[in-house]
Amino acid sequence: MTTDPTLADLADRARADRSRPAYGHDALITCDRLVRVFSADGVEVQALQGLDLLVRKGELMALVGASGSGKSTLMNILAGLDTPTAGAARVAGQDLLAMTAGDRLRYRRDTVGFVWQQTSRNLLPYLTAAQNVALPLRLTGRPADVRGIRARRRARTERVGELLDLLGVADCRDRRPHQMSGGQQQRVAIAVALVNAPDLLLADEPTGELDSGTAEQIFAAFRTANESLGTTVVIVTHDQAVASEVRRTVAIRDGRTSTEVLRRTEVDAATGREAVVAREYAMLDRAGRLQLPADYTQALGMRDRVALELEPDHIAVRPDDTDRDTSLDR
Ligand SMILES: Nc1ncnc2c1ncn2[C@@H]1O[C@H](COP(=O)(O)OP(=O)(O)OP(=O)(O)O)[C@@H](O)[C@H]1O
Repeated sequence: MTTDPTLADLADRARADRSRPAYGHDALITCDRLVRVFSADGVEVQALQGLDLLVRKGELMALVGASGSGKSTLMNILAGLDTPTAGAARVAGQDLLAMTAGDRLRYRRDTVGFVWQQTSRNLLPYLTAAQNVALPLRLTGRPADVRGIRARRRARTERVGELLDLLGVADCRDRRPHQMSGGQQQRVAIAVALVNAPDLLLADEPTGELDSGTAEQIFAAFRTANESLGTTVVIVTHDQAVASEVRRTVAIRDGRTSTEVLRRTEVDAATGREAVVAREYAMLDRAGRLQLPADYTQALGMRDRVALELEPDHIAVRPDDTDRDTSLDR
């Protein structure tokens, strides 16, 4: 049984709320009730409907979801290419709703790198791999701490060489995109996206145009970027193989984050063998709203209303059986 809170209880609660750290205070990406509405020909489409997402610095994670669920809309916002209609979005301490055109340009140049699905969209066709990777450095006059044109050019060549080497495409340095395979082009594209040392690397279906063997190499390149350079990586993918290789996969449904799968490596105490254990979680928003996976609710015929019971260590959610009870009463 619950009793009504006293005034002193309410004052204590308000004090506790004020001293609690703000939502996402320690995250690299914070999306808080993010909304994006598109209007076309008088019709409104709510692509994002109050999406919450936190991504910690150094994570490598995948975003999945049915076609039209809002993945690309979210990626375009995080890339600084589109602005949300409402809510809050912060990346590396920058407020994506309050940026001037100049802030946005600097954000795209310094904070975030992007790899698109279409290999042709990532690279300039008339430049070699090395020239493509060097371009963002030239446009930003980097490395800024090296004095003298020649010394700077040498430093650039060195950085480009290191990145192509790290991503396993050093042999492509003097080739133009049409002289490389799709997989090589995507690895060079990752080097272009990384060359200005962004905090965040975003990739929208980067393996969509590639066969599974090549897709594996591309995924390995993202893992290398994450592990060797500490870059936070968010990949939108339909590729189940990619989604099952990352530690965290977040599913988007109808413009909201719905469930997420976390994978941990566990060691069997008896055999000493390592195994990856995956567990599915539902998202609980700050108002306490929970979205149950459609396959769970369908399996138990749950609709409109469910029965809840608070147990000492869990909450039971059962199909609504009031109709049956009432018919028994009659
Ligand atoms: N510029 C736009 N104008 C109008 N509607 C848009 C626009 N961009 C996206 N939408 C709509 O917003 C919704 C979400 O689209 P979005 O491209 O983000 O989905 P997605 O999950 O990336 O899909 P896919 O996997 O097919 O790429 C869809 O209903 C789409 O039609």
